Amino acid sequence: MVYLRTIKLLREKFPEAGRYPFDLPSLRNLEAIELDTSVTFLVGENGSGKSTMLEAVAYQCGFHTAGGSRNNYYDVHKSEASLGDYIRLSWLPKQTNGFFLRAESFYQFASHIDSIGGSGSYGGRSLHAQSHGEAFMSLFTNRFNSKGIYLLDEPEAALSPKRQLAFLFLMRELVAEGAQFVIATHSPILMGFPGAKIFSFDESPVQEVRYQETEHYQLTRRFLEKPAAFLDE
Ligand SMILES: Nc1ncnc2c1ncn2[C@@H]1O[C@H](COP(=O)(O)OP(=O)(O)OP(=O)(O)O)[C@@H](O)[C@H]1O
Repeated sequence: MVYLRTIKLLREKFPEAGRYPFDLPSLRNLEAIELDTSVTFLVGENGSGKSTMLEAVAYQCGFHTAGGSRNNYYDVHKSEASLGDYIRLSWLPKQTNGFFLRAESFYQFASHIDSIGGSGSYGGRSLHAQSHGEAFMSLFTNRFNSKGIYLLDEPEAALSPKRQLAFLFLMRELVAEGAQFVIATHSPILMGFPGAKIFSFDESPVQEVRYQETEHYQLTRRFLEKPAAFLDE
């Protein structure tokens, strides 16, 4: 299901001076990103602006910008969502249920859940008592439900290849039940989700790219076919 349909940049509000985030090449001349599939991936080199965009969307969704949902008010320094006031989201229908996962501040999120005695909603065990990957999977299986918008920043960070595949199965179930995902990723496994749309932040402005055309796919494939030859090249 698609709830969030357009991320429009309010270019007329951009300040004149070329500074972060307005000077990111991926945002130059970008008018909007159109989302018309249940799963959308944001891909591109480190520093290309994926997190900046996802954080701005989370901010406009009203989610805690350090990770969480609308109901998570915890005392971790919120990220400033530098692009947050410079985008507009178009919804049809509007969806307020959902979650923003930030791999980098997941530890603080887990502490917050412990402090409010909320681990019952996460498989009954403190997220801290689970490995990083197990805690991620607990979050996905227990906390994500069908109707919602899920913004995930590098969810593969803690997941083995097998768990990444398990996550794809879970995502397929959730999508069938009406979930929407927008995911920033470097994982050639995750971005292979059938039917997903992929936007490359390596282009200026951001552009849609086919899975097989992504650098992630091509490099991984060439490497896996002949690791030694690849390194000798
Ligand atoms: N608060 C900030 N002030 C100034 N520059 C910033 C700030 N936050 C990020 N940047 C810079 O903006 C660029 C884009 O950062 P961003 O985190 O959006 O990239 P990314 O595509 O998500 O990268 P990665 O794949 O490494 O997570 C980077 O070069 C980063 O150093």
